[in-house]
Amino acid sequence: MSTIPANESTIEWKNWNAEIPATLMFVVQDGKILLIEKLTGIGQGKINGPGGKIDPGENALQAIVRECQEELHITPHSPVKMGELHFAMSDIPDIHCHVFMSNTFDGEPTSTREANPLWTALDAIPYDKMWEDDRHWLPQMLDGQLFNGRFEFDGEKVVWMEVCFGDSAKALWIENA
Ligand SMILES: COc1nc(N)nc2c1ncn2[C@H]1C[C@H](O)[C@@H](COP(=O)(O)OP(=O)(O)OP(=O)(O)O)O1
Repeated sequence: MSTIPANESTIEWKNWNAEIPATLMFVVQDGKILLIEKLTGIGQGKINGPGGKIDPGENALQAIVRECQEELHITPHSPVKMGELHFAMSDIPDIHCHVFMSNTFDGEPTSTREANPLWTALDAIPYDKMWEDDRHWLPQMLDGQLFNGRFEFDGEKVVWMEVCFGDSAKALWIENA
């Protein structure tokens, strides 16, 4: 488990519930990861994986497939859930995010109103242009580790975090979609 900083979180995590259920997808193929430049929504202007909010009546898997189709015109094959992220935010509603990986997909990654695709070498992921939490779980996820992360943000800065990896992380997931 990794935590920063040494101080306690101001969040009462036991009773914490996010307002926004969301998803992220990381497609990895031939030593590259398919990222996006996000053009709309939460995190506009940042580099991230494709993804977005879960619509009413959808589960996380259905949502991530739909978001990849909408944002990049691709359909990932057999997405595998790798982690859950819990974001307590200071200035926007709190977010609970399901993170998936896939190695194959149908379609050609295409720029849309919502995103520009960015095939990126695995050793050149631009963490400085991504949400600050990503550097604390994405490298381990790319090594095949399941994870569960809780992050408290002040604006765009992480002020507290706790990230677990492996089977003990999966036991903390709220949903096993
Ligand atoms: C706070 O830290 C975050 N880190 C990371 N890595 N990703 C995040 C963070 N906060 C939000 N996200 C991701 C989760 C989702 O994929 C998107 C947010 O969803 P978005 O606002 O893009 O939702 P859409 O349904 O696509 O957009 P509309 O509601 O505008 O249709 O960001």
